Amino acid sequence: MTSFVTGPVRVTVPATSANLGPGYDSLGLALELRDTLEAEVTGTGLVVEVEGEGAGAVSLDESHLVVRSMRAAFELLGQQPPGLRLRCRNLVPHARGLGSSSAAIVGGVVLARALVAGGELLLDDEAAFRLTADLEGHPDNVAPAFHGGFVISGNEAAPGERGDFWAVKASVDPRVGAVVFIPPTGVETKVARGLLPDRVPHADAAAGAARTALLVAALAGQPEQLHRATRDYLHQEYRRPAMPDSLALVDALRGDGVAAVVSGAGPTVLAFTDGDGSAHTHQLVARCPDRWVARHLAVSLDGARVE
Ligand SMILES: Nc1ncnc2c1ncn2[C@@H]1O[C@H](COP(=O)(O)OP(=O)(O)O)[C@@H](O)[C@H]1O
Ligand SMILES: N[C@@H](CCOP(=O)(O)O)C(=O)O
Repeated sequence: MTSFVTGPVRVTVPATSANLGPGYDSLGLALELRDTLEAEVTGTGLVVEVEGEGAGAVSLDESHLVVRSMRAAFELLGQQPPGLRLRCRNLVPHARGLGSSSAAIVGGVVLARALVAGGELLLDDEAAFRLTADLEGHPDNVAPAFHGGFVISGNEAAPGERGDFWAVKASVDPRVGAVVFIPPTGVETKVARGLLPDRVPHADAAAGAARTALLVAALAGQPEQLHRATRDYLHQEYRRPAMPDSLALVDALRGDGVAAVVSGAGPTVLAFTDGDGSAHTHQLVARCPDRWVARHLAVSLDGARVE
């Protein structure tokens, strides 16, 4: 019989940038910008409060993404609570390619587990991570949101078949950071995924494999290789029609030698910094288009944290 802990539990969960150029659906990096979720088991009903990003836009009922993720985790943990109060203070912008939906899913699953006495024994990290990836549908954002840092992820099954998702944390050079350029309007990830073809030329896949492998080495300790390593052949160009200004910024920055990519499914643009000093970061931030927001973010070595 499941028993719930008394009093509120708080979880923070980081933003993430997936793909990082060539690592479509397989590479992701946690960034130090966090949503804070607080929940408490109550006697009856559901109360959801949202502040910050998504306030006034997301639903406040059972269809809320954090609530749905908590429900899925409670199901695996063996029992739904009689009532629930949830408070979200969101800093991760929605539909911008910074992993807000993964933050909501990972935060919800980790929160539900922390609300159950002995939850980590009933749902271990492996099972909890798999649940988050199943809910999101692809593993590359939930993996760093869950584990922190730089994570390589994939699925045991052949493409198009259902299998277990896996994730392996890889090292990231402490000099590596990022400037993100966030546009004023978003593009839903499912729309950006709908622009991709079913098949790509074999030569593009081979070129992408070389860059992806190089990116793992570049992030681990050869940041001078980041520009070469972040060249993508699998998704960015296909998405240009939905985010022409983002691709124009990527082109301009890359033309000037900056390792710039579309963050996740876009439309945010991420430019890697490699410890060249704050002058370099200031110069990058100065490239921010009108009405966009530029932020310098450190890599978050921690994933979701129960606080
Ligand atoms: N913290 C949240 N709480 C509730 N719903 C959320 C939250 N974050 C994201 N969502 C839902 O997910 C959508 C954005 O997801 P998605 O299109 O995958 O973009 P992103 O790149 O930000 O993950 C939002 O429009 C909203 O419906
Ligand atoms: N690999 C996915 C990543 C989506 O990331 P998000 O932050 O935009 O949700 C894709 O490229 O579709």
